[in-house]
Amino acid sequence: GKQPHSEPGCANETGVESVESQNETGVESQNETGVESQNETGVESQNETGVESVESQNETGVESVESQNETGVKSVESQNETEVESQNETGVESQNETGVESQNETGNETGVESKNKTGVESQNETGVESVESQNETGVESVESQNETGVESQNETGVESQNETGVESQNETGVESQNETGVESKNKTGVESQNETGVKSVESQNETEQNLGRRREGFAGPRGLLLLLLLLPLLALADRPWVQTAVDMDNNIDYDDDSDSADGSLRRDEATAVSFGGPRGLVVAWVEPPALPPRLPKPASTAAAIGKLPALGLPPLPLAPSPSSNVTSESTFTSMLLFSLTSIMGTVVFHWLDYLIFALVLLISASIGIAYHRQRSSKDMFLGSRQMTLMPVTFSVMASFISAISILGTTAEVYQSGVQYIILGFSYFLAFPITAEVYMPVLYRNRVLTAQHYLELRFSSAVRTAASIVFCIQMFFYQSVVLYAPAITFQQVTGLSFPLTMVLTGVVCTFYTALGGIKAVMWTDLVQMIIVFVAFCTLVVIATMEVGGFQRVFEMAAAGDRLNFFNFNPDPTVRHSFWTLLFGGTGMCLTIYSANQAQLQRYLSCSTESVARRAIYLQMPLTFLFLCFLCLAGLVIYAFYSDCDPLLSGDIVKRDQLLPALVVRLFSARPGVTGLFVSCIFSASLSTVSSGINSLSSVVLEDLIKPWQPNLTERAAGWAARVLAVVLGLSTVGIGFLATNLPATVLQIVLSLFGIVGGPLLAVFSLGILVPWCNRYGALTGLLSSLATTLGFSIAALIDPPPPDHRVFGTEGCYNGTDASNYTISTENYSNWTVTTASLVARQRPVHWLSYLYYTPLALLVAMATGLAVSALTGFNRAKPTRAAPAPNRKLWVNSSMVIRSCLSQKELPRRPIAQTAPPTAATGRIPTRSVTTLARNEKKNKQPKAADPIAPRDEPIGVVICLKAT
Ligand SMILES: O=C(O)CCCC[C@@H]1SC[C@@H]2NC(=O)N[C@@H]21
Repeated sequence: GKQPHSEPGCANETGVESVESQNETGVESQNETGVESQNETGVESQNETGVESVESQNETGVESVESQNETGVKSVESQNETEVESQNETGVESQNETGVESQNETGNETGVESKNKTGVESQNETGVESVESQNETGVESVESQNETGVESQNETGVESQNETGVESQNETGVESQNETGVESKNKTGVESQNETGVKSVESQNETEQNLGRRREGFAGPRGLLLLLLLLPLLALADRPWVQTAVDMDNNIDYDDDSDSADGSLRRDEATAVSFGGPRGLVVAWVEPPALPPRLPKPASTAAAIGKLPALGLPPLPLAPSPSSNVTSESTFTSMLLFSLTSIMGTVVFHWLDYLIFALVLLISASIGIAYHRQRSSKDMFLGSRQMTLMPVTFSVMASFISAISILGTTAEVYQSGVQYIILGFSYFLAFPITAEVYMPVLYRNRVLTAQHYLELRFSSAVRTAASIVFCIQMFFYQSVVLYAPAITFQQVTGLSFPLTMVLTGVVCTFYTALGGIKAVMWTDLVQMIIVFVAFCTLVVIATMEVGGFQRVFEMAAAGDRLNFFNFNPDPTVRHSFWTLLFGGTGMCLTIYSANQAQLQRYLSCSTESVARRAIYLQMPLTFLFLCFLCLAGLVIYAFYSDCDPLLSGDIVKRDQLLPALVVRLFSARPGVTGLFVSCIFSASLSTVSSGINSLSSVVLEDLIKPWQPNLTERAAGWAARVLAVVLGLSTVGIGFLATNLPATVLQIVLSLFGIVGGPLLAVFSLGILVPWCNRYGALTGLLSSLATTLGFSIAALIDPPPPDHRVFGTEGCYNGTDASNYTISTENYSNWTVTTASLVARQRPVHWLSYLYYTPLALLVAMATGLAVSALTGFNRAKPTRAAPAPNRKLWVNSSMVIRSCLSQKELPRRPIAQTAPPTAATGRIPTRSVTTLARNEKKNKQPKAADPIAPRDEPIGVVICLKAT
């Protein structure tokens, strides 16, 4: 290993860190006299001056924390200058940005306790305690306290050490606290606290701070914003993935004799490479503890979590050394594996896995080749409007189910329980609204892109503004979509992170550029079937491996993961029944009603009815898939309920939970991991290809063509291809920046849909639902809602809400080589949700608004500002025309339920739409011809030729939603 180590004798940047703790008498754990900790390697954590202790309070003092229970109450605490304080001369310190917490004197007795996002916590009656963790050698020592207060080092006696003599703090961080309170937390999140409740986090060395801050402080919308804000800088700055490669190379230095006598990987290195995730992938990589394979859980562990029998799982297979692979295979395979090994670092894939994976790649590429004859931009973007039900159905489904949903949803359920399934209920609101309200308006106006409608309805300025906003949204979305499978691949196959990103990007750029949307939709169909079948099969097998459905649900119940309904109406609760249902509906509408990638699919249908049926058909399938995702999350929990893999260092991001489980369960079974990787890869390919195609369509149709109206169809077809290549490869480039996003990919992306997609939905809604809104109102609505959602997310970035996940298990994590060395008691960790309401010292501020409510917020703001500005500028005086379609007046006239949209055929004249080119293409202006004039003119128009696939049938001008009461 060439990872940074702490040097002997110093505690500080190099990573050693020493926690300390003090008690009433002021002791603390490191001081001049000396605590010190060292392990075999002689490292020791403090120096004479006593260590070090970081601390992080701000001027006002402390910090505040909090915690919350199921009801959403959260207990905060906080101290001010007078109270604070956890540091004294010798000492330590406390909280950090991640929000931890600390209590002051007044809080002690009341028993506060602390939970943080990462979760673990422990406490004993007397209080001292210190967890501690691993050192360089990978040993880890937990420690624990008993009533009399064991513990970990200092004069007063605290101290903790393990067999190897390591002491309580090291890079991975520990923490400790006593009655008076210090406490500390590290990257892995362990923290401890005692009855009196004090706790304070303390911080680790630089790298830990980075990681912790990113993981906790920049979660969700904050992570996204961070990316947005840092983008220009990151583009210029040192790129972390370069460092990653270097780090990995260093660790996979097969020829380095220092690694092992035979040149093979050392055991801890192999573990880190295979399961530790992309080293250096996050800027703040901290050497993961090299845990030995887990042994069967001890009976006591099973008993602690509900008297369930121990599993007796096979030990974690280590990544084989290259040499062992080579000798065990045939010559050809050996050569192949050897070359793959040199690229990939470590091979845990069987040849069967490669075969399955190669087949998936081949299928996608050949569909692209089969459809290479697309000529015009309409072929490329709308499939000549000839698409049929099956490809459209699966493509609508596939376009926004990527590795993000698969990895993110499973991680979400593992962390916070199964309540996320309520999001599925929102499908039954959002999809009918899409099918009956939004889709028909766009379809009937035969627009080329979704934003084209905005020009027809409002103005070219609104179209351009919305197009730019859409491009920003999709660029960032695509980058995360590319990033998600890369972390999986790195974990499962050892395939290097940059290589995976490039491979995914290049493959889908290839077939998208070649075959346009037809290729994209047909590959979507194939890929979605692969995803569905592979994932569901995998979940069922994994469930059996873990002990069956009953066991999974029992474990989930014991771990408080069967929390279906949380009716807390507080809008700042991240996930509740209401945020998931109504916020989820808004979020789904941004995807399915106002996103070019989806609208393009509706527009490519041969008839409106095909589009509608496709939306309804994919609804139960998408819901079913969500159920499987949630079940997979519970299976992960059942497997890891006794030892959270992030806390143990097996993974570095929660998104790696599912891949880690697959490796644990199936790496010895040829074919299964191949199936899983193909599933993740297919899900990502289908989404990225849809994204690339929709981005090129918007750039070409909405941003280039208005300036180049004379572009021939053939030239436009080539431009579409070139754009697909350029945009596809740029997405790969931006994808590398996503490596800096530490929150779960799902929350980042759903936040993005709210922050950026919400305002887009709002402007479409103004056009379709608000007849009085004019172009000024629309532009104002778009920009003001965007400013609002951005403002909320920036505020949440600066002052993040507290974490709300459930307790993670640690009692099964052990250090050492035998199962008897379990030292953390489950009891200490099971009390996470107990909080005292009286300790809630802080009202939840409005900017902690659930990220799922960003879309409803955008709608509200856009409606209010859009209408106000429209009123000030004379409302919308334009009559409905082809170029300026009528909004749905009846929606407001008739307050009955919207059942379905229909054309108000009596009111509007009919004429062949295809023959009336949007005047805006030539003039850039909105025509204001009256309906009467158009009706007169239309009689002179010829009917379109039957052979022209693009030419529509006679259709009425404009669209009016017809409200029918049930
Ligand atoms: O997977 C992604 O790329 C992004 C997340 C998109 C979430 C939507 S919500 C409806 C549908 N169901 C899912 O499970 N994911 C998508």
